[in-house]
Amino acid sequence: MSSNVKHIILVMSGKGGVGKSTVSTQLALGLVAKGYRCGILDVDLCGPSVPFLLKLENQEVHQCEAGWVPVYTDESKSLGVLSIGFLTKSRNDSVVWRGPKKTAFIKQLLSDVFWEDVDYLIIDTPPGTSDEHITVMENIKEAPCDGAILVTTPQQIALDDVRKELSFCRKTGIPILGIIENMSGYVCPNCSECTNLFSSNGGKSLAEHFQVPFLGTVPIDPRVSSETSKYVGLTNPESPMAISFNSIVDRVINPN
Ligand SMILES: Nc1ncnc2c1ncn2[C@@H]1O[C@H](COP(=O)(O)OP(=O)(O)OP(=O)(O)O)[C@@H](O)[C@H]1O
Ligand code: SF4
Repeated sequence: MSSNVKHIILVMSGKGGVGKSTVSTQLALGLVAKGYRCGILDVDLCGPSVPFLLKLENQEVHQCEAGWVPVYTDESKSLGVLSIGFLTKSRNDSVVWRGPKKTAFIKQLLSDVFWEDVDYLIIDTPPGTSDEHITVMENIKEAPCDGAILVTTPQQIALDDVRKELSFCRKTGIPILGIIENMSGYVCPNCSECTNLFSSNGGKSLAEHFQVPFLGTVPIDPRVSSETSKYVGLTNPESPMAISFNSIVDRVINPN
């Protein structure tokens, strides 16, 4: 890992589709909005969605003497992204690799990217707990890893899967920065009333039970899909989603 990275945060989820990549990108954009320089390393080899979410599809990764150069979202280089999505032909191309090839590639992603003075590097990991996670954990031991954020949704099955993530983090010695409950209630686009579609407070109860921080809830907001390339806190500052993310970003910057 490049010595220019000050903080590393892993974003994990027990199952796919709960919004892990959305949280990773919004977190990075939120940190950038507060003046930090960030990077996102998308190691979700089978479903790299960060280039799509940041509208960076079809960009190419270049190499310099120091390693792979991330794709930057703007000229000021405040947010750099490295994802296998830049190396496959299309978003729908699947990576069919055996374990050793995946492990070698992840090691390369962790060691060969030239990050330029990054305050926060967000690592978007695959869903579940897999060999890829073990490879990441083993290869950031010497790096300044703050810990993992676990993303879940309110449904019982997603909450059950988060228990496995918690136990995985504890076994591998990764500190848990906290739990985020995404898609927690639906915000009506007309009157902004938030309706809980599933059970509520599951993420918070889980955090209390395991004595880890609860970072907050994020509601379902239909506008997020079309606006994810921008920080919701800047596009709709009054929206419930923006309010949620602003306080989550603050808790990540000031964990105590
Ligand atoms: N709070 C939200 N409100 C509305 N849509 C959301 C929200 N969070 C995520 N989504 C949408 O849900 C879909 C899945 O989100 P995302 O890709 O972030 O999940 P993921 O957990 O990273 O999935 P995978 O691990 O399978 O890649 C996306 O279309 C995203 O725009
Ligand atoms: S939440 Fe309010 S605006 Fe939205 S559908 Fe219900 S009553 Fe109508």
